[in-house]
Amino acid sequence: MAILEIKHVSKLFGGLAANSDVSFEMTEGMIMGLIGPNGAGKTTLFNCITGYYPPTKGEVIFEGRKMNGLQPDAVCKLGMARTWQKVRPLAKMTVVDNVMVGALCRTNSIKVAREMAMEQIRVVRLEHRANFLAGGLPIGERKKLEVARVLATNPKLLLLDEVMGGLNPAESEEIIQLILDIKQKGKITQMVIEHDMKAIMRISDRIVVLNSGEKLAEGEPKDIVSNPEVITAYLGSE
Ligand SMILES: Nc1ncnc2c1ncn2[C@@H]1O[C@H](COP(=O)(O)OP(=O)(O)OP(=O)(O)O)[C@@H](O)[C@H]1O
Repeated sequence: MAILEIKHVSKLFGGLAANSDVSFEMTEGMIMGLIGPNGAGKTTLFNCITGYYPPTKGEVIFEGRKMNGLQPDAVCKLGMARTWQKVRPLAKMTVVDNVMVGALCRTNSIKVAREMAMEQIRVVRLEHRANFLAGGLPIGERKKLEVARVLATNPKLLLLDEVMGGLNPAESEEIIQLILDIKQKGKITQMVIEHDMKAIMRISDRIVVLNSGEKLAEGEPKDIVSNPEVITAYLGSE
């Protein structure tokens, strides 16, 4: 069974179609890459999937259940969690307290939330920063904190919005390994927006390409890189 079905999703902002009749499915455990030029509609689609915007048309179906109209907190409780392109941790709180905010979606116990948070802080390898103020972290560690925070919500589907943006090659490699480790554990399905083509080719089982709000192509990475329409719309414009 598909864990996520996107059925003819459109999102209009006035006269602008940020998403236009987008459809695809994701199976459990896979990594779906979502690519496209700037302004193609990738983040808007994340927003429609996770309840930040209601789609103007179409349906988002998660584990067989229609999600349209549910608020982000309800969507999160059902098992979807997303990161934000612009990372904004709670700057005056420590790293562990930031991650606990995610864990508190699953438990009312501060003690349990702290344990859950520390577990995810270890997964992203930020133990040495656990008691630092989040506002003082460099960008690479902020991105890891963002991932720990969403992992602490215990998601079934993780949506990562440019988690490698602004990172140096070594930091990007750490995030790639983290995404692949999450996949290997087999419990979490992932959708990843990323501009780094080499990274997206390495991690994705399948890729959806958006262009001007529409789905331009979908397929395995090797087919996407050799698709002439994709090369013209996206790779050619690099
Ligand atoms: N809240 C909004 N109100 C009006 N227009 C919006 C809104 N959010 C996004 N848009 C527009 O919708 C289009 C798609 O934007 P979106 O951020 O989804 O693209 P993207 O593919 O994520 O781009 P990028 O790679 O630059 O992050 C753009 O033209 C953008 O200006």
